[in-house]
Amino acid sequence: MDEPSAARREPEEGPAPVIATRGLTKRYRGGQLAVDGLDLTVPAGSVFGFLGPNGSGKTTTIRMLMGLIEPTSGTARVLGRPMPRAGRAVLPHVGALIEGPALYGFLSGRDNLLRYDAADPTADPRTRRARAAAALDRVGLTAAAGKKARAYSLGMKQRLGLAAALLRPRRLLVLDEPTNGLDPQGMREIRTLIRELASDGTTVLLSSHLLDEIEQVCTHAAVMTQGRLVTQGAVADLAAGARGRLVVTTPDPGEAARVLKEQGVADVITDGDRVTGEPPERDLAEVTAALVTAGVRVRGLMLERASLEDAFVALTGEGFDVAG
Ligand SMILES: Nc1ncnc2c1ncn2[C@@H]1O[C@H](COP(=O)(O)OP(=O)(O)OP(=O)(O)O)[C@@H](O)[C@H]1O
Repeated sequence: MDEPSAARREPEEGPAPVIATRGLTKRYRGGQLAVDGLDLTVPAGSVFGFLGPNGSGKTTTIRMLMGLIEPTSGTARVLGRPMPRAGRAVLPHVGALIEGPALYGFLSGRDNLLRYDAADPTADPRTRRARAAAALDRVGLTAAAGKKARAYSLGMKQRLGLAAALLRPRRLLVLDEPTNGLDPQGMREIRTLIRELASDGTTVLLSSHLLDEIEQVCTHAAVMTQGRLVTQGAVADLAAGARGRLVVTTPDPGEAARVLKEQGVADVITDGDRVTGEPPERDLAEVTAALVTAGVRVRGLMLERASLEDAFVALTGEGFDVAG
């Protein structure tokens, strides 16, 4: 394994990362270790999926990155500057949508945006309406701009939250579970929007517990479990790095599992008449022969293609809650 060194930058790494944390750790007052020694690197221009089951520490990490809470130890740099210390300089370049947008239901979408804009001391009031109109247009809410926010669907509310994050040009967008609670159509709309934003060169950090979401929109990903980073890198490499599963279908699963283990198959899991495991180094013909010699009745033996999900489950040792 290549140990990344702080002192040495590989030539292929390109421009400085937009987010870089070293040993970032958060222990809450109650003693809960929510984030444990995180070394996260988000390359410039990436759509970076921050993936992990509920409670794995994603929101806590994002809150530290945004300077909303202090780390217990370690460092976080955003746009090359230390957080939370450089918050005043950094945050104007960062649009964030964390835990759903805070909206006034009795105000129209447009008026909500005007309020957001007015809360930004650096925003010129003379161009406020134009900024709000442009942001509404960006997220496809122009037609609904005069409608009260409480009449918006959840997807429209999320889009309005994104519009608020887009009131000024941003170098980084941080979106915490932006599709949470949305129906498939709403999810598609948000994903399309994220792709559009990224195509302009904005770096996007997108937290999600949905694997297919990451696979669909992200160029890079990091996987968290129980406060620790399991892996990070280009999505294509993560999926390619995972090996498929060997799947044996048999009416004799117990005996098959035993033989597979003997044959050097790791992580053998029995589920009904399906016995799966990591494909061994040796020729599958030998594995098949061993099964047959042991009297295992084999209905099928195949290699299933690895999905990103396989990679992540293999890495985290746990399944993903995909209930949305
Ligand atoms: N304010 C807090 N005080 C104490 N513990 C907390 C606090 N916020 C979060 N935690 C705990 O820290 C751990 C990580 O939570 P966090 O919200 O960062 O995870 P997450 O990956 O974002 O999950 P989710 O998607 O459910 O928000 C959890 O065990 C959670 O219960």
